[in-house]
Amino acid sequence: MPFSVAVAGASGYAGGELLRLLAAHPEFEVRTVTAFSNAGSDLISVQPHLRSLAHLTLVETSPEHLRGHDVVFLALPHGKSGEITAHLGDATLVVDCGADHRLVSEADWERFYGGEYFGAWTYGLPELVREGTGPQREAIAGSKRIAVPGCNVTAITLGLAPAVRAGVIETDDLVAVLSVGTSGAGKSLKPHLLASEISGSAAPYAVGGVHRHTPEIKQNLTAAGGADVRISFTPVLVPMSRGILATSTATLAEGKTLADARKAFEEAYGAEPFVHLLPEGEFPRTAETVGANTALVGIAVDDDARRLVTVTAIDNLVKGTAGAAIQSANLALGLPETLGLPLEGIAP
Ligand SMILES: NC(=O)C1=CN([C@@H]2O[C@H](COP(=O)(O)OP(=O)(O)OC[C@H]3O[C@@H](n4cnc5c(N)ncnc54)[C@H](OP(=O)(O)O)[C@@H]3O)[C@@H](O)[C@H]2O)C=CC1
Ligand SMILES: CC(=O)N[C@@H](CCC(=O)OP(=O)(O)O)C(=O)O
Repeated sequence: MPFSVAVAGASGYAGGELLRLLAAHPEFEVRTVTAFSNAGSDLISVQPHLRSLAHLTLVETSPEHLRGHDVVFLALPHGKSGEITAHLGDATLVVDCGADHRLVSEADWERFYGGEYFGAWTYGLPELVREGTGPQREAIAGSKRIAVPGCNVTAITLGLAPAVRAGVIETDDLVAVLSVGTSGAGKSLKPHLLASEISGSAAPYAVGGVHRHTPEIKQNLTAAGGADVRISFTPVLVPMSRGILATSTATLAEGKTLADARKAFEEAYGAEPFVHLLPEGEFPRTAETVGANTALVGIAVDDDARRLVTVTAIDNLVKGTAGAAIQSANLALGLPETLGLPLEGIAP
């Protein structure tokens, strides 16, 4: 018997990508899809690319509709997941794609999000290397409550954590600049995302340390062993629908070389199914990850600047959200971690 699944926020981008992947997953059967303004509509009228789920109708996002499933995926605006989970039973696996349960510090939540703090859940980045313990997947196995990372956070964390854990870089002057695709901003109408505003233009946002992902990045790199982690992070919206390209740089620790850095990344990712270190001198393009649950990492050393430079590409909707959610659900339920998740992208 497949696990019975509900997806809340099924009319949005993250919800739509969850459904695309779940439709091809052999152990999950989507029984319930919920929405807000689109409740009452046929799913196919809102997500016309999901033909095999055409029999489903979007219902209101309420505890009554979400209760009683084996697995509930939440792809709701920030603040909405916390409200609803209290009404779901402990037996249900709940995987939240929003931010409500990512931060362990209530003070950080207050500063960057505000509103009621709902507490941290098991963090859904299986490949996160942690100081003194195994990767985060060990914490996910058997968990009933999982918080999926922010997509920018995933790209930066995967590009820096192995070097932090191995002591290859200093952690008090990290810099990350990201090119990010428009789907990260969700499906609702926003004037700055109109085609005539964004086509042919690159636009920075949340400049100057104010992006709400900043404390989450620090949280991860501290877990990886970083002391006094400081990071200047600047996202730049670029005209592509999917993808994140994170260029992260850090001062090399005294005496460390590119060979030390490569060894750290090889040790961290050599056995990972979805995170791949590229050969020396090669760097990823976002196009190579579109539709796939992969993260591609290329690294170099800038000898003049004495800085490690890492470039990480992901599809924000797959490894950055829906793929990570399903990968974590697989682990939590004791299924093979890679089940139903594509390694192959779409090209061109
Ligand atoms: N897009 C991305 O790359 C990523 C998104 N996420 C997270 O996933 C979550 C969903 O994001 P995304 O899919 O992009 O957003 P969208 O705006 O595309 O979708 C939002 C979904 O939430 C529903 N919704 C809107 N308002 C409410 C409300 N007041 N109460 C309940 N439901 C509501 C919408 O329903 P309706 O359409 O019917 O109004 C829709 O189904 C967010 O928390 C986001 O941070 C995480 C990582 C990456
Ligand atoms: C282009 C764009 O706006 N991207 C979003 C990505 C948000 C995201 O996906 O993460 P959350 O789940 O934390 O919202 C941003 O940078 O805020």
